[in-house]
Amino acid sequence: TPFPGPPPAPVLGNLLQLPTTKVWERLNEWGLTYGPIYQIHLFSTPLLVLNTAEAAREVLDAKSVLYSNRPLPKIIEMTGFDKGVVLEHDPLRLRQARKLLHLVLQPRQLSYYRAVLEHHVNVLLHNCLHEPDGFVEHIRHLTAGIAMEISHGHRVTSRDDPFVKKANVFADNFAEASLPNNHIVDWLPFLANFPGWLPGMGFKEKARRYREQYWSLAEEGHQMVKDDIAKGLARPSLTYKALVEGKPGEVPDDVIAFTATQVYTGGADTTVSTLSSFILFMVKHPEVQRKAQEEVDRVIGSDRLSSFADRESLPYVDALTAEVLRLRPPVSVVTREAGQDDTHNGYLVEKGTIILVNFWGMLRAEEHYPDPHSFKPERWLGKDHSDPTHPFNVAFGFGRRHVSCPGQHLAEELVFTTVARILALFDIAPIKDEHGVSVIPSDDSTNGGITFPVPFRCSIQPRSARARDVLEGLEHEL
Ligand code: HEM
Repeated sequence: TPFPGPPPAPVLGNLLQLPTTKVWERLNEWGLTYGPIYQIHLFSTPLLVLNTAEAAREVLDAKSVLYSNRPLPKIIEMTGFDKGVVLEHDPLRLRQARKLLHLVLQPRQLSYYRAVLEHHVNVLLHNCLHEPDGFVEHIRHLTAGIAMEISHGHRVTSRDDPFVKKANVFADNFAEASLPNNHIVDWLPFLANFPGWLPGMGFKEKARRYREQYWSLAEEGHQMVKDDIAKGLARPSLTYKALVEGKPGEVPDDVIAFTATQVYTGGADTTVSTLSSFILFMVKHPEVQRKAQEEVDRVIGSDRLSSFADRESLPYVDALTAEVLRLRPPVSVVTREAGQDDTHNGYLVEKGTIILVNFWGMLRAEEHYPDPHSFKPERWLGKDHSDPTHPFNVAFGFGRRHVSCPGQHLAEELVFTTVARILALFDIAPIKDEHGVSVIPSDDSTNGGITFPVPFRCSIQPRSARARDVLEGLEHEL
């Protein structure tokens, strides 16, 4: 017998019971009724929902060979976004792509980029001083700058950088094509012929445009590095290392070009999401902000800015970042596919079953996170990073070696450094309306493959005259 789950309707299955936005919330509610692993149907295709971290480890870690396949949604195939790494389903190309990522993202390699990272963080701080309302744009500029350095050795200085502009178009296209509520429909192959869901020619035209933009971006980036190499100007990057240090022809050029391009998809928006959520939580939880600022002041003082090496001596700041990631995991759900029939806990999982890994739900499991919807950094004080319930061990994915996030070390370093430096120098607060009353932003987040807080305004001001001097002194970073 298959896993139990909410009873499906004839023909449509559970389709009409799924909301069109934020499916993860409904998946989580069902988990409370049907348990940590349950099955739903869309039309005749079974989907297995993994709603706790334990369930994900039992299935995706312990049986990684059976469950590491990625489904190939029709629209993803049409746009060519499956070429690269994030949705690459060809095992050989995926292996090659992940090897390339490790050339730059392993902790040992990352230390090379530390100065680059701190430079871009300081640019963000300086930009927030002069144009606080544009904080989301500054965060985007930060993550784009770091991703471009790592993928192509491209130093982003101008906010109008044409390469970043094109990459943003691609990232938006990618997010749109992989929206989870389209996902479920798209990833059932026969639905590609279902006119009600995929409006005919308009849709095909869009896929063609996405494809063209993606391919030209990948080619342009690749050529840029080749030109830099020829001129002796290339800086160490994924593309440079693959071209110069790898054996010639070992990895096809298009694998290099698409993988480098997808560093941007994997790395830029996820971190934008986390840092924007951090700002939001600071607006809403002034007492947490004061506590974290007090820790930074006491431990680091005002003679220098903190860096990643300070993480252990700033446990409250570290706990704060963990709690942001728990309540606002940038990626709410990912999918896998069962490669063969399997029997799990006595239930049958048929080959071809789509696996929905519900990070959002698993990070709100009441048995691990009492009062799960509240923002409480203290829950992480004294908890080791190796704790299996720690958000750093959940929000970056499961499935040993094959499929979890290769950018985790970079993300942890970037998020910590940025958060600690912002706390040292700025006060973040609600804006006031015309009557002097604080305007508290909404808790809501957007729908999508990567979710963000819905746009909000807040006040970001230097904490003191001395903080202002430090920020002014960062001018030379620009
Ligand atoms: C807070 C920040 C981040 C979070 C929460 C996050 C989370 C994730 C998750 C959940 C996945 C999917 C894993 C799976 O399919 O099971 C993923 C994949 C990926 N991430 Fe991250 N990520 C973050 C930052 C980054 C950064 C900074 C980079 C690189 C610069 C990066 C690069 C990638 C890539 C390339 C993949 C695709 C890997 C593959 O599918 O084989 N990520 N990430």
